[in-house]
Amino acid sequence: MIKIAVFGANGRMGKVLCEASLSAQYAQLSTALVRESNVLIGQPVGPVIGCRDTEVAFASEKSLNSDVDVAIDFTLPEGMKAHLALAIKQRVPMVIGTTGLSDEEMSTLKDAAQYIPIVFSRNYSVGINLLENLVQVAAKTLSEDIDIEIFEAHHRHKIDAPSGTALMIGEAIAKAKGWDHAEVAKFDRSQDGGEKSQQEIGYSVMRGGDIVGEHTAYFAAEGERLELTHKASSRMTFAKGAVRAAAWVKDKPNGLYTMQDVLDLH
Ligand SMILES: NC(=O)C1=CN([C@@H]2O[C@H](COP(=O)(O)OP(=O)(O)OC[C@H]3O[C@@H](n4cnc5c(N)ncnc54)[C@H](OP(=O)(O)O)[C@@H]3O)[C@@H](O)[C@H]2O)C=CC1
Ligand SMILES: O=C(O)C1=N[C@H](C(=O)O)C[C@H](O)C1
Repeated sequence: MIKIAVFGANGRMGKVLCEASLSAQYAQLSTALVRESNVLIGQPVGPVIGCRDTEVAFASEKSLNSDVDVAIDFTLPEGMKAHLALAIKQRVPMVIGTTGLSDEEMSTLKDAAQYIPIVFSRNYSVGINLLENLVQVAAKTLSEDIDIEIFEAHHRHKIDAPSGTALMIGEAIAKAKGWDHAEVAKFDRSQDGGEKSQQEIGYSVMRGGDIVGEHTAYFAAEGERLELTHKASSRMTFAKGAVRAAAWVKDKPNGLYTMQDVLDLH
């Protein structure tokens, strides 16, 4: 039985991660962590997450200790950095799904992996991780006369854009093409004149309502167009993937791993 701590347990993903930890046969929710100032501290988790009976109550994130096997973080970049420091202090492995990380925050995460094993993925669904491989096949196969664009749609509360997943797909395509993603990523065309370059990955973003997460990679040529789409309709998809990653990373050596490693998709 793997003992899981969930950081940001009152968030949209945090609640579903608690539920997924409680319902997995091989896992248990050991502690549901929130910020030190949160009024939920001491309250039972069950009514808040709408889940079956559990003894677990919300606790301060500062109370993380080495009794837990793995800590899961789907919060915001600032929170993730603080949670990494707490996990390193207690030598607790981590599964991280927080997106919108800056280069500096990404290097903090990489440094942390010298001290604890960490799985980091911008999407924990099986479908997206398969899509990451499929777009690379498409990018290599459809090499002539192709325009590549990525579209993503999410709920109105999402803060970062484009989504971490859209960037993950774009980076995979750039790698398959032998391009530097930073050079070919096109986030804004409003100031451009002239035709688009074919050595370019264009991003477009929609925000609205309760969309859980949709991503399409377009490979458009003269006369045909390939569209590879993934639609997530439940946050439980991501949460189940994260709990699976937690079980996988528990006894791994220190280092940075991805969901591709967990799923053995390389
Ligand atoms: N990799 C994946 O598969 C997926 C990743 N995500 C990512 O997960 C993250 C969370 O998304 P979502 O649950 O919708 O967001 P929410 O806004 O619902 O939740 C954010 C949580 O993070 C906590 N938090 C924010 N800042 C801090 C901080 N500085 N210190 C401690 N805790 C903090 C919040 O606590 P408080 O309420 O106190 O502010 C809250 O519990 C996003 O980055 C999103 O992109 C989402 C889905 C799937
Ligand atoms: O914020 C979200 O909701 C999601 N974020 C992740 C991302 O930025 O790609 C994953 C998923 O699409 C949902």
